[in-house]
Amino acid sequence: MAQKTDLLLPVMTGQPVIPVIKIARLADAVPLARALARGGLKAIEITLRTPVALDAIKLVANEVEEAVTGAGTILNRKHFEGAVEAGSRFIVSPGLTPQLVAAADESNVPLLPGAVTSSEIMTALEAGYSLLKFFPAEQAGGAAYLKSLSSPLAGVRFCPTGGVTEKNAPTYLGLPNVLCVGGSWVAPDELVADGKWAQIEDLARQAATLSKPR
Ligand SMILES: O=C(O)C(=O)C[C@H](O)[C@H](O)COP(=O)(O)O
Repeated sequence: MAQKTDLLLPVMTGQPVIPVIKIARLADAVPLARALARGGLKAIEITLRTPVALDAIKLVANEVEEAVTGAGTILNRKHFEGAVEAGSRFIVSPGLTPQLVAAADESNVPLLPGAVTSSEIMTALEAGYSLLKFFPAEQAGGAAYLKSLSSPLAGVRFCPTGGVTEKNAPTYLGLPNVLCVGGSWVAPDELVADGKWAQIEDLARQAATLSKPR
């Protein structure tokens, strides 16, 4: 079995930034997803880092037609299956384990797993995974590190996430081995807590205009 790249590639190439969001209050999920989609960021990653995350995925998947709802912070089979059951259309993990590979093999929902070192990336390639999250991007070595992987590990394409901001995103997007970036800057906790949906829509719109030089 291999990565379902035909389902994952459109998510990674459809927009330059995938918002990584954390829902503390269930009632925020739908207006937040709508604001991001209005700004042009339809694919979103809802992290499983809060008690309401699975309910938030379910709500957004059911109620926000224009959104492509993904799940993040998927660490094991139980998370994977719960996120799929809730309606996730893609699954993101900070790493890759045999248990996750097995869960993904049994599912029609694509997995974007994380890798940092050459050995982790080669292990992912052996499992059939060439679209990877690079996490935590800034802390692990940033764009310079990622660029240096592009020759020996040609053929792998990344979504750097972790410490990526509106400022450094263009540098990542300029690399030959980067398709998109992930980041929480488009949905800051304070703006979500205050229900500032128009401001979030503006942040999304700015992020959506960042482009990969082609
Ligand atoms: O929970 C996960 O699986 C994650 O993906 C962690 C995220 O990468 C960061 O929360 C986003 O990083 P920042 O943009 O630096 O806030």
